[in-house]
Amino acid sequence: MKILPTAPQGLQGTLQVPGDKSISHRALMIGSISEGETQIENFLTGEDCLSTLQAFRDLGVQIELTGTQVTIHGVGLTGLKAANHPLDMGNSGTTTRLMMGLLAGQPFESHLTGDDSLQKRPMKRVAEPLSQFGGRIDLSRAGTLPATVIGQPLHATNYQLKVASAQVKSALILAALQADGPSTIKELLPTRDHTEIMLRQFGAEVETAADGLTITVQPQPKLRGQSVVVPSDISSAAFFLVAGAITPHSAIILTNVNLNPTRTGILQVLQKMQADLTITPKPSDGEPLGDLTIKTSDLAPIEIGAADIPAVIDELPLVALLAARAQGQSVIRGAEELRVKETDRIATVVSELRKLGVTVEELPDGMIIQGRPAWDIQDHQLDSYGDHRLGMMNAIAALTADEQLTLANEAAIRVSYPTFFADLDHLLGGQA
Ligand SMILES: O=C(O)C1=C[C@@H](OP(=O)(O)O)[C@@H](O)[C@H](O)C1
Ligand SMILES: C=C(OP(=O)(O)O)C(=O)O
Repeated sequence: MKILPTAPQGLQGTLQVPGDKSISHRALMIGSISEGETQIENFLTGEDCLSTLQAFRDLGVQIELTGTQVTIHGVGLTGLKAANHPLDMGNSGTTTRLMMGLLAGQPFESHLTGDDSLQKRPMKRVAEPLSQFGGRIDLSRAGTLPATVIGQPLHATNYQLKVASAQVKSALILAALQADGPSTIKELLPTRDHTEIMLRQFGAEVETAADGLTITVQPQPKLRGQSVVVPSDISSAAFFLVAGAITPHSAIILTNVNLNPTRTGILQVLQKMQADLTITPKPSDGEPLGDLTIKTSDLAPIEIGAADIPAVIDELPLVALLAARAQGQSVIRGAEELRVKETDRIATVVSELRKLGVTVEELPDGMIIQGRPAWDIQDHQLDSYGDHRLGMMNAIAALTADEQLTLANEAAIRVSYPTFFADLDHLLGGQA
């Protein structure tokens, strides 16, 4: 259990948060199936990315990790070797689903397992479309891990996604790379496109049509190892953007943050809520990036719906926290995907906000939140429930408490942000 710090004098300073989780996973995967060496700088050493790293070592890829620098000795699209034990996906949905797509076309069998939370998450959403490519994935009766991926020759397919999910899309792209002709994958709504961007950098032909939804993948590319600099993770920066906005006397600069438009929903939310936010784009020849300045803000309420969700999916707990400190009623709808994350993030966010005295109504696909100027603590023990993003949301909420709050199951934060409390301390500048 962790005693959470408060910030009576606000948060100040400049911070570069760690590398992006989604991009770190993809750099490991695409580097491993490329020929020659790939160098990754500013790699995220969160537990999720370490699960991906270990899985590729288990599949016979030599990978060195020193600090946040990774060297991969790529084995090419046909060089992976069967592991002699089940691959442990840990807590990581991204690792599991993307690897299912990649392993579906490999000439061997793989067994995938994960922690208790991951074993509850839906995997049919990947297994079903992969079967259209000729893939074979056996899941538990509930459609979850443990899974057996029985590698098969894959066929070119045109597939319309049934869920707005970058993980499912990316799994199908990785399968399509191994198919016997060009495939087309059509999304419901645009989702993060890091897989497409990185595959192009490594030499694959992956085209996104003008509609922003239709992706054509040419098979059997010769991927060439590259040098990748991972930008800072906007999903991690978001905790301090929200902290800066809701904590009195704050002014924070977050540098080199990834500003890929499929990820910047939290910036639009902050702008719509009239937060004091300045976005300064920086030149970049890869993923867009920039610096973000946030200051203590008077927040207006917000309403967001289904079309807004993909670009802010992992920040929705923070949107709820912003709403809890805005002047008036906010509504989040169309966010039923939250129910199948590390926890049911609608239920867990509602539970934690109620401990702070917030009036919040739970909806099947979101919540209605009544903003308030200060917390009215009902329960001093907050809980991550084993969900990294819930743990960090609670730590940010506690900054403005005038009583001491604690956090149970704080270790979950290491999944995506191992240095979170050290970075928070830096911005607290020695306050208790
Ligand atoms: O592709 C990715 O890296 C991710 C996609 C999202 O999941 P879904 O594809 O399930 O929406 C997101 O919630 C997750 O944290 C990372
Ligand atoms: C949902 C998340 O990750 P994953 O699906 O990879 O477990 C997340 O990081 O919030």
